[in-house]
Amino acid sequence: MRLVGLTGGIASGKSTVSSMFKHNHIPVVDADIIARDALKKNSGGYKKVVAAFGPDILQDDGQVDRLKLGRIVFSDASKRQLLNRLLAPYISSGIFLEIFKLWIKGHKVIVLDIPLLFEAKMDKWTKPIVVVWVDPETQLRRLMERDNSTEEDARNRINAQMSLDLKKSQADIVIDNTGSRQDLQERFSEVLSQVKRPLTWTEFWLSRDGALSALLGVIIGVLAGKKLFW
Ligand SMILES: CC(C)(COP(=O)(O)OP(=O)(O)OC[C@H]1O[C@@H](n2cnc3c(N)ncnc32)[C@H](O)[C@@H]1O)[C@@H](O)C(=O)NCCC(=O)NCCS
Ligand SMILES: Nc1ncnc2c1ncn2[C@@H]1O[C@H](COP(=O)(O)OP(=O)(O)OP(=O)(O)O)[C@@H](O)[C@H]1O
Repeated sequence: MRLVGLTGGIASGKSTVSSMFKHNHIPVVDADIIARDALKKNSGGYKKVVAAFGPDILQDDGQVDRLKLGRIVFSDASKRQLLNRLLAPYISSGIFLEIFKLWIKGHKVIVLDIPLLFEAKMDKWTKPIVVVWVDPETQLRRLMERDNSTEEDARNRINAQMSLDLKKSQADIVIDNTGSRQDLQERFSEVLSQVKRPLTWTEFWLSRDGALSALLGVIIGVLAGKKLFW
């Protein structure tokens, strides 16, 4: 099994690249969706976060007001670390469960779209690591446009993450998404062929089919050994 790490900065284009993988029938585990589930009303993560941040972060319907919580944590590093610490076990177990479900189905290449791949030290589980990079001005502009946010809010969110240039320096594959969508599509086609190259032996043994082949080999070996000795 090949676990491809897909990361980058906020609004650098990870979800756009994720959709391209999905269109090419490569499954994607989306950490943002898992993190959202971890904060749903009455879930384990919800209870811990409400206990730590207080009922002020709730909407009238009892759900977490994500905009409000976002304003708090993206302007205060210690509160952000607290939120990360409370949700991390739910997010990592959610990611593991999704990978397991895809492994059982026999998928050999799985993309993990994890914005905080490096920050959460999950990069050691993924190879290759694809970083979607954009220049800082484009990132700020796209973020403000997409979220309809103020420059201050957008800058706070960008500054809450490890620098995009540092992520770029630790990547196996860089997708520069500063250009047009057409440019991105062209670069993606090159990346897709790299990601889909044949599995290495290690990756094969880690896949469901590889594990089943190994198990079958052991069973045959044991049976053959018994026949030889009896
Ligand atoms: C603070 C929250 C409620 C804000 O919700 P909101 O709907 O406004 O944003 P959303 O969840 O869609 O995240 C948008 C982007 O923000 C960035 N981001 C999210 N959480 C963090 C964080 N803790 N630190 C740095 N960047 C973050 C990511 O690039 C993400 O793609 C939410 O982001 C959250 O619960 N964050 C903590 C969980 C987490 O770490 N998520 C990232 C998954 S690895
Ligand atoms: N090449 C491009 N040209 C123009 N707009 C783009 C391009 N790539 C992405 N966008 C737009 O930029 C915004 C950010 O992209 P996207 O949502 O994919 O980023 P992201 O990295 O997934 O963000 P987040 O970290 O918040 O999840 C979106 O509005 C998207 O439609």
